[in-house]
Amino acid sequence: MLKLSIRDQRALVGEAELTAAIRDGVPALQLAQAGEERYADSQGWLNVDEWAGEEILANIERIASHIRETCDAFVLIGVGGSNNAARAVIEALADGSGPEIVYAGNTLSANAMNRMLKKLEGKHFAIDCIAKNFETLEPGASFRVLRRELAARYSPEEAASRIICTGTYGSSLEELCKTEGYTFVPFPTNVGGRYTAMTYVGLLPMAVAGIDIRALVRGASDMETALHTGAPEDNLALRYAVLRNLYYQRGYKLELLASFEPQFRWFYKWWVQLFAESEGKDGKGLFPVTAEFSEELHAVGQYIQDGAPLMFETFLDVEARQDSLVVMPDGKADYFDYLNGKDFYDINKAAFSATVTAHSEKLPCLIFDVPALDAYNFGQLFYFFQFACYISGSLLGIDPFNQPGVEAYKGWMFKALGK
Ligand SMILES: O=P(O)(O)OC[C@H]1O[C@H](O)[C@H](O)[C@@H](O)[C@@H]1O
Repeated sequence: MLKLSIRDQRALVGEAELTAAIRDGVPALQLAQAGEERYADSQGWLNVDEWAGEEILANIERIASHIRETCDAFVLIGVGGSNNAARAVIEALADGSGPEIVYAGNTLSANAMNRMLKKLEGKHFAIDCIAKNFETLEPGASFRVLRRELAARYSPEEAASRIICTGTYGSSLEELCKTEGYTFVPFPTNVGGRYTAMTYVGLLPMAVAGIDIRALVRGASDMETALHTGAPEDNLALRYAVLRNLYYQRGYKLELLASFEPQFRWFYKWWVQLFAESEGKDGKGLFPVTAEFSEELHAVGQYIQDGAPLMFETFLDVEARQDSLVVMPDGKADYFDYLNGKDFYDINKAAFSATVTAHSEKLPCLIFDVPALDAYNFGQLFYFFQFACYISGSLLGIDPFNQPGVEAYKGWMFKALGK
């Protein structure tokens, strides 16, 4: 199970203050546990079973295994919440046994689009257009390009059989599926994009890539149970939500999520969207940023240690020794003999401990102990951060489920494009 510890040599928030703030946060926890009427159209993720029950998982596995048998490549068309969770897990864990996963619908760059199409040359492929409202420009434009690509290569029936759409019931996307004979699976109307990891949106592409989605869902369910039971003072999501709000009140305006495992690279994107869209509103909110250590210690490390005190840091520290590579001597005088016989696992851990010691002299450091980097723990992390984000947003006094600010640029863009 995920654990949380604090390293802060200046003890910015004392034990008594934290205990009192957690006590004050109990009503927010209880509201989140019960679910709130005012957010009824956004809480389909609270009970993992609602969109990841047996029937749905079996259907996902059936569709995925057909794609795995008939395709060399699979194109995930989606942006933001319609892409980030699946990509986070696929890029971290996929073993390459399934079709190559290609991403589209997340860019308007002609260069990136052409590179994407190039990856499909000479390959049999299928596409999944994932779009909640099917008005977003990037997935809509990519879907059209890829439909034409399929039509150029296959008979109309074969092309249609290679198209899946993940859309809401009653949407124009569902209508298109009915008319054209594409496979349709539901994008939950009661789950916002960034909360859809454990629904068709996240799970279908993961299953195509060979991820153990049952383990992922089990991890999420176990986390759901843990966060919905037990004493509030032991509730990890409440503790984390309270801490980040206390730091915010003390003037820290950024939360830096960091890890020494580059496998988290795409998970960062998911996490950034979750917190940025959920909390950045009404002139408030911590700005979520990320850093991939140890590499970025040699870049932003300087700023973290000595720059303006803008941020506190949250680490994801993976406990399990899942890989091993020992540094052996080669008889050359390179002055790295102090590494002889040492495993990269231990070298990486030494760098992590040293970093926390140095950074915690200047800023508060929160450390999540992640037992292992596998599907089960990704499930735990998804549910944990979603639930914590809900509580954190409530403590901040904003609606954690809408994103009205995103519309501002869209109005101007659609005007420019003559929509
Ligand atoms: O699935 P879609 O409706 O295309 O939405 C994809 C994404 O784009 C929007 O602009 C929203 O800001 C995101 O919350 C959403 O996840």
